[in-house]
Amino acid sequence: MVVQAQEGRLTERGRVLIATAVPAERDAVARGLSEAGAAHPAVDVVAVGVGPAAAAAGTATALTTAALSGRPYRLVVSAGIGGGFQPGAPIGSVVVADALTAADLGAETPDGFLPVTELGFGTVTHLPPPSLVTDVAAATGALTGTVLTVSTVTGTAARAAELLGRHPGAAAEAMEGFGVAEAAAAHGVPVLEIRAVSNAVGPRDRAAWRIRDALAALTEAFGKSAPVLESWNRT
Ligand SMILES: O=C(O)c1cccc(C(=O)CC[C@H]2O[C@@H](n3cnc4c(=O)[nH]cnc43)[C@H](O)[C@@H]2O)c1
Repeated sequence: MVVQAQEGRLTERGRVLIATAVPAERDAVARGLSEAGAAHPAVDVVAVGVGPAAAAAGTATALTTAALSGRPYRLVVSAGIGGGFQPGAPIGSVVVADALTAADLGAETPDGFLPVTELGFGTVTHLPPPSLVTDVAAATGALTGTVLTVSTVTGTAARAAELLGRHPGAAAEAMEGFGVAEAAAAHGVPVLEIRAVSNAVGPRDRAAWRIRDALAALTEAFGKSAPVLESWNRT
Protein backbone atom coordinates (compact mmCIF):
# COMPACT_ATOMS: atom_id res chain seq x y z
CA MET A 1 0.00 0.00 0.00
CA VAL A 2 1.28 3.46 -0.84
CA VAL A 3 0.85 5.33 2.42
CA GLN A 4 1.97 8.71 1.25
CA ALA A 5 4.11 10.14 -1.49
CA GLN A 6 6.42 13.06 -0.93
CA GLU A 7 7.47 14.66 -4.14
CA GLY A 8 10.57 16.73 -4.75
CA ARG A 9 11.40 18.89 -7.70
CA LEU A 10 11.68 17.56 -11.22
CA THR A 11 14.81 17.54 -13.31
CA GLU A 12 15.40 16.67 -16.93
CA ARG A 13 17.13 13.45 -15.87
CA GLY A 14 13.88 11.94 -14.62
CA ARG A 15 12.68 10.90 -11.25
CA VAL A 16 13.80 8.54 -8.51
CA LEU A 17 11.42 6.30 -6.54
CA ILE A 18 12.44 5.35 -3.01
CA ALA A 19 10.39 2.55 -1.42
CA THR A 20 10.45 1.96 2.34
CA ALA A 21 8.40 -0.50 4.35
CA VAL A 22 6.93 1.77 7.02
CA PRO A 23 6.19 5.51 7.39
CA ALA A 24 8.95 6.02 10.00
CA GLU A 25 11.53 4.88 7.43
CA ARG A 26 9.92 7.00 4.73
CA ASP A 27 10.12 10.07 6.94
CA ALA A 28 13.76 9.36 7.86
CA VAL A 29 14.71 9.15 4.18
CA ALA A 30 12.71 12.26 3.29
CA ARG A 31 14.39 14.18 6.12
CA GLY A 32 17.84 13.33 4.78
CA LEU A 33 16.93 14.39 1.25
CA SER A 34 15.38 17.59 2.49
CA GLU A 35 18.42 18.42 4.64
CA ALA A 36 20.50 18.08 1.48
CA GLY A 37 18.54 21.10 0.23
CA ALA A 38 18.82 22.04 -3.41
CA ALA A 39 21.02 19.04 -4.09
CA HIS A 40 18.22 16.53 -3.68
CA PRO A 41 16.96 14.77 -6.79
CA ALA A 42 13.45 14.66 -8.15
CA VAL A 43 12.24 12.01 -5.79
CA ASP A 44 9.15 10.31 -4.46
CA VAL A 45 9.48 8.47 -1.15
CA VAL A 46 6.70 5.97 -0.51
CA ALA A 47 5.98 3.48 2.27
CA VAL A 48 4.88 0.31 0.51
CA GLY A 49 4.39 -2.08 3.42
CA VAL A 50 6.33 -4.84 5.13
CA GLY A 51 7.55 -7.89 3.21
CA PRO A 52 8.45 -8.71 -0.38
CA ALA A 53 4.89 -9.11 -1.67
CA ALA A 54 3.68 -5.73 -0.37
CA ALA A 55 6.91 -4.16 -1.58
CA ALA A 56 6.52 -5.58 -5.08
CA ALA A 57 2.86 -4.59 -5.33
CA GLY A 58 3.40 -1.05 -4.03
CA THR A 59 6.48 -0.45 -6.15
CA ALA A 60 4.86 -1.83 -9.30
CA THR A 61 1.82 0.37 -8.73
CA ALA A 62 3.98 3.48 -8.35
CA LEU A 63 6.04 2.61 -11.43
CA THR A 64 2.97 1.95 -13.55
CA THR A 65 1.22 5.12 -12.41
CA ALA A 66 4.31 7.19 -13.20
CA ALA A 67 4.79 5.60 -16.61
CA LEU A 68 1.14 6.12 -17.56
CA SER A 69 1.35 9.77 -16.55
CA GLY A 70 4.35 10.26 -18.83
CA ARG A 71 6.74 10.89 -15.92
CA PRO A 72 8.54 7.56 -15.51
CA TYR A 73 11.15 6.80 -12.88
CA ARG A 74 14.76 6.21 -13.95
CA LEU A 75 15.87 4.55 -10.68
CA VAL A 76 14.20 2.67 -7.80
CA VAL A 77 15.76 2.46 -4.33
CA SER A 78 14.66 0.04 -1.60
CA ALA A 79 15.50 1.65 1.74
CA GLY A 80 14.99 1.18 5.45
CA ILE A 81 16.39 -0.44 8.53
CA GLY A 82 17.68 -4.00 8.56
CA GLY A 83 19.50 -6.69 10.44
CA GLY A 84 23.29 -6.80 10.12
CA PHE A 85 25.36 -9.98 9.94
CA GLN A 86 28.02 -9.84 12.66
CA PRO A 87 30.71 -8.80 13.01
CA GLY A 88 30.80 -7.21 9.56
CA ALA A 89 27.77 -4.92 9.79
CA PRO A 90 27.45 -3.50 13.31
CA ILE A 91 24.38 -1.68 14.61
CA GLY A 92 24.31 1.86 13.26
CA SER A 93 26.27 1.03 10.15
CA VAL A 94 24.85 1.47 6.66
CA VAL A 95 24.91 -1.19 3.96
CA VAL A 96 24.59 -0.55 0.24
CA ALA A 97 23.61 -3.75 -1.55
CA ASP A 98 25.84 -4.99 -4.32
CA ALA A 99 23.28 -7.79 -4.78
CA LEU A 100 19.63 -8.11 -3.71
CA THR A 101 18.93 -11.78 -3.07
CA ALA A 102 15.77 -13.66 -2.07
CA ALA A 103 17.08 -15.98 0.63
CA ASP A 104 14.00 -18.13 1.21
CA LEU A 105 12.48 -18.40 -2.26
CA GLY A 106 12.80 -22.05 -3.15
CA ALA A 107 12.27 -25.53 -1.76
CA GLU A 108 13.45 -27.25 1.38
CA THR A 109 14.78 -30.75 0.72
CA PRO A 110 16.33 -33.43 2.96
CA ASP A 111 19.66 -32.34 1.48
CA GLY A 112 19.15 -28.66 2.14
CA PHE A 113 17.59 -25.61 0.55
CA LEU A 114 17.17 -25.30 -3.22
CA PRO A 115 16.65 -21.82 -4.70
CA VAL A 116 13.92 -21.48 -7.34
CA THR A 117 16.58 -21.07 -10.00
CA GLU A 118 17.67 -24.67 -9.34
CA LEU A 119 14.04 -25.72 -9.74
CA GLY A 120 14.03 -24.12 -13.17
CA PHE A 121 12.18 -20.90 -12.34
CA GLY A 122 12.78 -17.16 -12.31
CA THR A 123 15.59 -15.47 -10.48
CA VAL A 124 16.74 -15.00 -6.90
CA THR A 125 19.19 -12.14 -7.37
CA HIS A 126 19.06 -8.66 -8.85
CA LEU A 127 22.25 -6.66 -9.31
CA PRO A 128 22.31 -2.88 -8.98
CA PRO A 129 24.54 -0.84 -11.31
CA PRO A 130 28.10 -1.30 -9.92
CA SER A 131 29.05 2.35 -10.44
CA LEU A 132 26.03 3.48 -8.43
CA VAL A 133 26.86 1.09 -5.58
CA THR A 134 30.45 2.32 -5.51
CA ASP A 135 29.49 5.99 -5.65
CA VAL A 136 26.78 5.80 -2.97
CA ALA A 137 29.02 3.74 -0.68
CA ALA A 138 31.85 6.25 -1.13
CA ALA A 139 29.57 9.21 -0.44
CA THR A 140 28.07 7.68 2.69
CA GLY A 141 30.95 5.62 4.06
CA ALA A 142 28.68 2.58 3.85
CA LEU A 143 29.66 -1.05 3.66
CA THR A 144 28.79 -2.97 0.54
CA GLY A 145 27.58 -6.56 0.38
CA THR A 146 24.64 -8.76 -0.42
CA VAL A 147 21.38 -7.77 1.24
CA LEU A 148 19.16 -10.80 1.72
CA THR A 149 15.38 -10.54 1.49
CA VAL A 150 13.55 -12.80 3.93
CA SER A 151 9.86 -13.29 4.65
CA THR A 152 10.68 -14.38 8.19
CA VAL A 153 13.07 -12.33 10.31
CA THR A 154 15.96 -14.51 11.41
CA GLY A 155 15.61 -15.43 15.08
CA THR A 156 18.29 -17.99 15.89
CA ALA A 157 22.05 -18.28 15.60
CA ALA A 158 21.60 -21.49 13.63
CA ARG A 159 19.48 -19.78 10.97
CA ALA A 160 21.94 -16.88 10.76
CA ALA A 161 24.79 -19.35 10.24
CA GLU A 162 22.79 -21.24 7.62
CA LEU A 163 22.10 -18.04 5.68
CA LEU A 164 25.76 -17.01 5.85
CA GLY A 165 26.76 -20.48 4.72
CA ARG A 166 24.58 -20.13 1.64
CA HIS A 167 25.42 -16.46 1.10
CA PRO A 168 29.00 -15.78 2.28
CA GLY A 169 28.79 -12.24 0.90
CA ALA A 170 25.72 -11.33 2.95
CA ALA A 171 26.08 -8.13 4.98
CA ALA A 172 22.44 -7.58 5.98
CA GLU A 173 18.92 -8.92 5.78
CA ALA A 174 15.61 -7.13 5.40
CA MET A 175 12.17 -7.97 4.04
CA GLU A 176 11.54 -5.86 0.93
CA GLY A 177 14.54 -5.46 -1.37
CA PHE A 178 13.89 -8.42 -3.67
CA GLY A 179 10.22 -7.47 -4.07
CA VAL A 180 11.14 -3.89 -4.98
CA ALA A 181 13.74 -5.25 -7.41
CA GLU A 182 11.27 -7.59 -9.12
CA ALA A 183 8.94 -4.65 -9.78
CA ALA A 184 11.80 -2.50 -11.03
CA ALA A 185 13.01 -5.27 -13.32
CA ALA A 186 9.52 -5.68 -14.79
CA HIS A 187 9.71 -2.00 -15.75
CA GLY A 188 13.30 -2.14 -16.98
CA VAL A 189 14.42 0.29 -14.27
CA PRO A 190 17.67 -0.20 -12.28
CA VAL A 191 17.44 -0.85 -8.54
CA LEU A 192 19.53 -0.04 -5.46
CA GLU A 193 19.08 -1.02 -1.80
CA ILE A 194 20.31 0.96 1.21
CA ARG A 195 19.88 -0.40 4.76
CA ALA A 196 20.77 1.12 8.12
CA VAL A 197 21.45 -1.63 10.64
CA SER A 198 19.09 -1.63 13.64
CA ASN A 199 19.88 -5.07 15.03
CA ALA A 200 22.14 -8.05 14.72
CA VAL A 201 20.95 -11.00 12.65
CA GLY A 202 20.68 -13.86 15.12
CA PRO A 203 18.84 -14.86 18.30
CA ARG A 204 15.68 -12.78 18.58
CA ASP A 205 16.02 -9.88 21.03
CA ARG A 206 13.54 -7.22 19.94
CA ALA A 207 14.39 -5.05 22.95
CA ALA A 208 17.95 -4.73 21.62
CA TRP A 209 16.85 -3.24 18.27
CA ARG A 210 18.22 0.30 18.00
CA ILE A 211 15.55 1.67 15.69
CA ARG A 212 16.07 5.32 16.52
CA ASP A 213 19.83 5.10 15.88
CA ALA A 214 19.23 3.25 12.62
CA LEU A 215 16.68 5.80 11.43
CA ALA A 216 19.19 8.57 12.21
CA ALA A 217 21.83 6.71 10.21
CA LEU A 218 19.33 6.32 7.36
CA THR A 219 18.66 10.07 7.37
CA GLU A 220 22.37 10.83 7.28
CA ALA A 221 22.98 8.32 4.50
CA PHE A 222 20.28 9.83 2.29
CA GLY A 223 21.55 13.34 2.94
CA LYS A 224 24.94 12.23 1.65
CA SER A 225 23.50 10.12 -1.19
CA ALA A 226 21.33 12.88 -2.64
CA PRO A 227 23.92 14.37 -4.99
CA VAL A 228 24.89 10.91 -6.23
CA LEU A 229 21.30 9.87 -6.86
CA GLU A 230 20.73 13.11 -8.70
CA SER A 231 23.77 12.91 -10.92
CA TRP A 232 23.87 9.17 -11.59
CA ASN A 233 22.62 8.10 -14.98
CA ARG A 234 22.46 4.72 -16.61
CA THR A 235 25.17 4.56 -19.28
O1 LIG B 1 8.65 0.47 15.85
C1 LIG B 1 9.12 1.42 15.21
O2 LIG B 1 9.18 2.59 15.62
C2 LIG B 1 9.69 1.14 13.90
C3 LIG B 1 10.24 2.18 13.17
C4 LIG B 1 10.79 1.90 11.95
C5 LIG B 1 10.78 0.60 11.45
C6 LIG B 1 10.24 -0.41 12.21
C7 LIG B 1 10.22 -1.77 11.74
O3 LIG B 1 9.93 -2.69 12.45
C8 LIG B 1 10.56 -1.95 10.34
C9 LIG B 1 10.42 -3.37 9.87
C10 LIG B 1 11.35 -3.53 8.74
O4 LIG B 1 12.66 -3.61 9.23
C11 LIG B 1 13.41 -4.46 8.46
N1 LIG B 1 14.21 -5.25 9.38
C12 LIG B 1 14.83 -4.74 10.45
N2 LIG B 1 15.57 -5.68 11.04
C13 LIG B 1 15.40 -6.81 10.34
C14 LIG B 1 15.95 -8.13 10.48
O5 LIG B 1 16.75 -8.46 11.37
N3 LIG B 1 15.54 -9.05 9.58
C15 LIG B 1 14.69 -8.73 8.59
N4 LIG B 1 14.15 -7.50 8.44
C16 LIG B 1 14.53 -6.55 9.29
C17 LIG B 1 12.44 -5.19 7.55
O6 LIG B 1 12.71 -4.79 6.24
C18 LIG B 1 11.07 -4.76 8.00
O7 LIG B 1 10.23 -4.38 6.97
C19 LIG B 1 9.68 -0.16 13.42
